[in-house]
Formats: sequence, structure tokens, C-alpha cells
Amino acid sequence: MADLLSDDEVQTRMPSGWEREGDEITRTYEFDDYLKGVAFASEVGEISEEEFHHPEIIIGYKEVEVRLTSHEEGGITTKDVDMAERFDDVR
Ligand SMILES: C[C@H](O)[C@H](O)[C@H]1CNC2=NC(N)=NC(=O)C2=N1
Repeated sequence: MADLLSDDEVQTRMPSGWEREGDEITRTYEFDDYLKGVAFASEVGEISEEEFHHPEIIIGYKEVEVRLTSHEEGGITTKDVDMAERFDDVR
């Protein structure tokens, strides 16, 4: 089990482009067309299954919102900030 991050740790460790909303960190990625967003969401899903840590993924028109939290710990942990960095690398 990863440890919950303090408010300051979340702010300092959250990658740029991400925002905190309560017990979640979130980012909305924008794409040139819908299917590029769908493909990105699929890659996010692959990484999530590999790490067994699953975000909420909302696919919209030319944008994909990703929301991360650690359900079992009840907040934001190092897994969430580490996964955020990995998703940014896919982008
Ligand atoms: C039983 C529990 O659902 C599993 O251990 C995993 C699955 N994926 C998960 N994903 C996220 N975001 N948080 C979890 O606590 C989590 N737990």
C-alpha cells in the first residue's frame, strides 16, 4: 500500500498540467481528432492494467480527461503522481 501524500507533497509532486480536485488529481488532454483521443485512452488503460492502478478515463470529442486517486488509501498517493507522469510520457 502506498502512503497518502500531504497537501504540500501533492502540490510539489504533481506533474505540471495536472490539477488537484479533492482526493483526485486530474488532467484533460486535447487531441487533433477524436480517434487520437481514443487511442490515447487505450494506452492509458494498458499502463493502468500493467500497474493495477486504475484511473477514471472520460473520452470526449478531441479531449480525454484522466482522474487519479488511490481508492484503498482514500486519497492521493505516490502511485497517482507516478502514473500521471507515465501518462504524460505517452502523450
Ligand atoms: C481491490 C482493489 O480494487 C485493487 O487492489 C486495486 C485496483 N485498482 C485500483 N485503482 C485505484 N485507482 N485505486 C485502488 O485502490 C485500486 N485498487
